[in-house]
Amino acid sequence: KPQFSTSLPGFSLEPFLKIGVTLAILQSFGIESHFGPQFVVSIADRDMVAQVLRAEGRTPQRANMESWQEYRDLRGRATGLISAEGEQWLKMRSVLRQKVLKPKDVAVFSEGVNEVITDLIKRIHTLRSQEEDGETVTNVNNLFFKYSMEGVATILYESRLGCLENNIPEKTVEYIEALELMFSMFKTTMYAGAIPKWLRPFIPKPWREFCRSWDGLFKFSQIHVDNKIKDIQSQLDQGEEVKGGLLTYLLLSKELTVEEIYANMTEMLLAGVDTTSFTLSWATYLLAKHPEVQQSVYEEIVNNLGKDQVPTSDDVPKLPMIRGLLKETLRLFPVLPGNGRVTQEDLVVGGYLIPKGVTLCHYATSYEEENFPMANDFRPERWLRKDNMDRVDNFGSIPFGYGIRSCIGKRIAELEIHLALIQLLQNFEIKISPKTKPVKAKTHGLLTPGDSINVKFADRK
Ligand code: HEM
Repeated sequence: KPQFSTSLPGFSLEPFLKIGVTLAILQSFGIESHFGPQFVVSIADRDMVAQVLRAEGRTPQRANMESWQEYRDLRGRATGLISAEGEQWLKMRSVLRQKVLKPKDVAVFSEGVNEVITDLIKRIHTLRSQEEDGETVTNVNNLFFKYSMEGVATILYESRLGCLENNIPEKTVEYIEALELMFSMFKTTMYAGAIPKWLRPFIPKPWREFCRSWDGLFKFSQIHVDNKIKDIQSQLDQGEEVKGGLLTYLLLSKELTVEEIYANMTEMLLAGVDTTSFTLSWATYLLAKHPEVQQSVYEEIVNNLGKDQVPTSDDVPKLPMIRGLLKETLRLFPVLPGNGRVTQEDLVVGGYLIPKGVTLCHYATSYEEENFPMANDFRPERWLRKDNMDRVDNFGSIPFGYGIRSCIGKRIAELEIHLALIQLLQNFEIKISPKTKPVKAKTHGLLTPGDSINVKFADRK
């Protein structure tokens, strides 16, 4: 019965480990475990991760999605990109990838995202004025949750929710509360699928909550999609030319059914809020803790963009430190610390026969000294080497996954995070405050800040 322990902050594999791990697999960083009834081999060695991902066919299959599928069958709902498999997934991926997968596709969202950032900055002014020192903002996690939700909704629904307003409209308050509840319930209920069906009559709560949170998520998206359908119809009725973004395109092109659009909007909203907000929270925390790094990122902004110029996506390539900052934040705190695959065939990896279920533990991989010297240190400049910056095939850190089934929202997330960080640094010096506590990461499916992050946003002189 081998023991396994890791010094990664807040990360422990022990609960997942089971007796029967073979020594050979353990020696090569692969670990056998069970997720409920499922048998899984975990791989963290960079070259083996690369081998698994490079062997993927045309429709890679994500592991542990049975409970998502079961909910959709129960309610007669369609699957979205995260939960779909096979040809159904390929069809939707081909439609959506044309609209959001390249930096130039998302460049059109810069203006909308910048409007949300203006509100974010106003909100920071309001929040810090409520503190004694006039500078500290407590629980930036909550602030960035609202920013991320507003940002992604602007892109997905082409409408504003008002999450960052001082007096949030009552209806939006209900939505935010419902969504916060749903996201928090979702985390605790994501293991619903790990509980065998025969146990549900005895432990009914996780499955019931799981369905309830999905009901809420679908309802929320449906309201916004239906509003857009009404808008488009009234424009058509008045003989106007209909122009719009992603949702308008999807509704007009009819490449996806309306049910598929509901499902994809629901799953993209789910995938696009916590991921972006945790990453921004960590980036802010790391900048406050490392003023020397912050100074060099700030100087790069001032020298290449100026103190006041509002950035667009075209400016980001001029600011390699901002890109390095995001990459380094995600290396240290990848929101999805692991990633499951059901491989199409049994694979021989590193000389061992690996059966179909595989978990790729990129959180562990990204702390390997061999891949990243002084791996525990926060060093955005390590990404400045030209060969490092754009190498998605550098399997040492793949926070967005790799290949045809990787994150479809990567460019959206980058846009929202890069533009927000640039403007935050143009406006504020982010500093530790007496209220800043040491914050470790914790995992419950996602890797999240284990405590509230409190930092000062001091005016730039
Ligand atoms: C920092 C932010 C984000 C991170 C770190 C992240 C990470 C990931 C990862 C690791 C995957 C799994 C990839 C794989 O299986 O190989 C994924 C999938 C996905 N992400 Fe993201 N994500 C982020 C933001 C977003 C945003 C903003 C959206 C939507 C607007 C989004 C939508 C999706 C979708 C739909 C999938 C499923 C893709 C498919 O199966 O074809 N993500 N993401």
